Amino acid sequence: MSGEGDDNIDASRTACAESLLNFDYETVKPSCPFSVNSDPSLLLLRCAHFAAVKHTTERRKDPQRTPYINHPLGVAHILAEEGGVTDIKVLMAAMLHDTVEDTDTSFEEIEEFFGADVRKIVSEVTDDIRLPAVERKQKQILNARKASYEAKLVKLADKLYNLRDINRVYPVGWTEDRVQAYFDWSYEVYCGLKGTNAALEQKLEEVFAARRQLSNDEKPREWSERLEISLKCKDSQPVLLIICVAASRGGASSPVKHHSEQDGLSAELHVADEKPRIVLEDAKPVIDHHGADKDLTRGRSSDNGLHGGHHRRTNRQGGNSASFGESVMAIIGNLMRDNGLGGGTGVNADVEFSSEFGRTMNSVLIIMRNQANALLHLLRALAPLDRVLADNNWRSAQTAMMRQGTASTFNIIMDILLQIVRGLTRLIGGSTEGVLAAIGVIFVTANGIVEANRVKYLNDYDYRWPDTMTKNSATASTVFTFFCALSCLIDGGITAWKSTRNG
Ligand SMILES: Nc1nc2c(ncn2[C@@H]2O[C@H](COP(=O)(O)OP(=O)(O)O)[C@@H](OP(=O)(O)OP(=O)(O)O)[C@H]2O)c(=O)[nH]1
Repeated sequence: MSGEGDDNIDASRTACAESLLNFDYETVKPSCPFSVNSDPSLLLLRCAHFAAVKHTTERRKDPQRTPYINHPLGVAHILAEEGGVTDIKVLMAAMLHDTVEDTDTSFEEIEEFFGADVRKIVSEVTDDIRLPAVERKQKQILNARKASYEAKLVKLADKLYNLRDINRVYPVGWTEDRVQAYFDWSYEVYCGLKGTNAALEQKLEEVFAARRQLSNDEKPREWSERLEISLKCKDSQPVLLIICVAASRGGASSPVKHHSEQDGLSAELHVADEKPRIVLEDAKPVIDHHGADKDLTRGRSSDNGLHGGHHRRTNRQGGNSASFGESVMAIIGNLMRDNGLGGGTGVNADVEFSSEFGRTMNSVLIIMRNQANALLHLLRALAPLDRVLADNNWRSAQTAMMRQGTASTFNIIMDILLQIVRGLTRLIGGSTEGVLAAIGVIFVTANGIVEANRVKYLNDYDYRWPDTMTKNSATASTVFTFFCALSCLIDGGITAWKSTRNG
C-alpha cells in the first residue's frame, strides 16, 4: 500500500520536474516595461516572481536541496528586516542578484523590466562565471572594495545569509577545511564592505567570531599535517609552496593541506612555538628526471655545496630533522642542480620565521630566486641561438634544447622567438644581439608579470598570504624582473656595440 503511494509520489515528482524543465520563460515577462512611477510593492512582487521563475529548476547545495529562490528572497529579507534598508532599488537587486550569474537572464532583461539602477547593482554583484574559480574568488575580494554603496549592502546580506546557512548545515560534500576556507574568503570579502551598514556588519562580526571560537577550540596546540610536495616540476614552485605554507602557518591559524596529484616528496610540516620546520625523515624517495632514486632524508643539504658545516638536529619526535631554512635551501639547491643551474648561493640557509618582517623577506628572497632561475633558463636557451643564427638552422637549436631537457612549452616559445629574431634581423639589417637583448627584455618582463600574478593566486593551494606579504613579494618580483631585463638590455647592447666596432 505504502509502496504504491511512494510510486505515485515519485511519478508525480518526475512529471513535475519535467514540466519545470519545459517551463516557458516568456510567462515571466512583466506586462509592461519598467517605470519609475510604478507602485513599489508591484515592483517588489515582480522581482520576486521573476527571480522565482528564473531559478525554478535550481536547488541549494544543502542536503535538503532547498529551492534556490529561498536565498535571494532571504537576502532581500535580511536587508529590510535586519539592515533597516528601505531603498527599493537595493531590495529589488537583492532578489535578482543571482539571476544573471546562475540562470539565462541577461542584464538587458533586468534593465528593461526593473530599470538601469537595478541593473547596475546586479552587475556589480555578479561574478564572471567564465573565470576559473580561484580568479573569480579573488575578483570578488577586489570588487567588494570598489563596489557602490548599494552593491555593498547586497553583498553584506548575501554573505550573512550564506554563512548562516553553512552554520545551519554544511553543503553536501564540504569538508571542515572547505568550510573554513569559505569563512576565510568571506571574511576577506567582508573587509572590503565594512563601513556600509552597522547592523549587518555587527551580525557578520558575530558569525565570524563564533567561527573563530569554534576552530580555536578544536585546534590542538601543536599540530602536524601531511604535506604532499611535488618535486617533479622543474622550477622552485614546490619550494615556494612550502615557504608559503610555512609562512602562513607561522601564526598557526588553521590547518593547511596541499595534495599533489603527482608523486613526489611527502613530508610532514610541524608548527610549534611559531617556528615551522619540515621533518624530512618520513620523506618518500622520489625519482628524479634522470631516473635515479633520491632520498631527501639523507644529508642532501651538504652535498650541494650550499650548507657545508650545517649539522642536523634531533627533533622532539626523536628523528633527524633540518631546520626549516636548511630544508628549503636543500631543496632549492637540489632543484637548481638538477636543472643544470649550478648550486644556488646567497640565500641564508638559517632563515627562520620569527617575525612578520622575516617571513616576508624570506618569501621575497624565494621569489627572487625564482626569477633568477627564469633568467638562467633564458640564458641557457639563448646559448644555442648563436649556432642557429650562424647555421641558419633553427631546428638544430630545438634539438639542442630538447637534449638539455628544457621544458617543451619553452621550446615552442623559443621556436616562435627564433622566427621573429630571424625576421627582425633581416628586416632591420642590424645586429642579432640587439634583437636578442630586446627579446630578453620582453621575456623576462613577461615572466615577472606571470610570477607576480602567480603569487596572487597562491590560494589555489588553500593558502592565503597576508596582504602585506603578497604586495611586498609581487613588488619585489617586479622590481627584480625589471633589473634583470635592464641588465639583459645593457649586456646585449654592449655585445652589439663591440661587434659593430669589430665588424
Ligand atoms: N552556504 C551555502 N551556499 C550555497 C548553498 N547552495 C548554493 N550555495 C552558493 O554556493 C556558493 C559557495 O560555493 P562555492 O563552491 O564556494 O562557490 P561557487 O559555487 O561559486 O564555485 C555561494 O555563492 P557565493 O559566491 O559565496 O555568493 P554569491 O555571490 O553567489 O551569492 C552560495 O550562494 C548552500 O546550501 N549553502
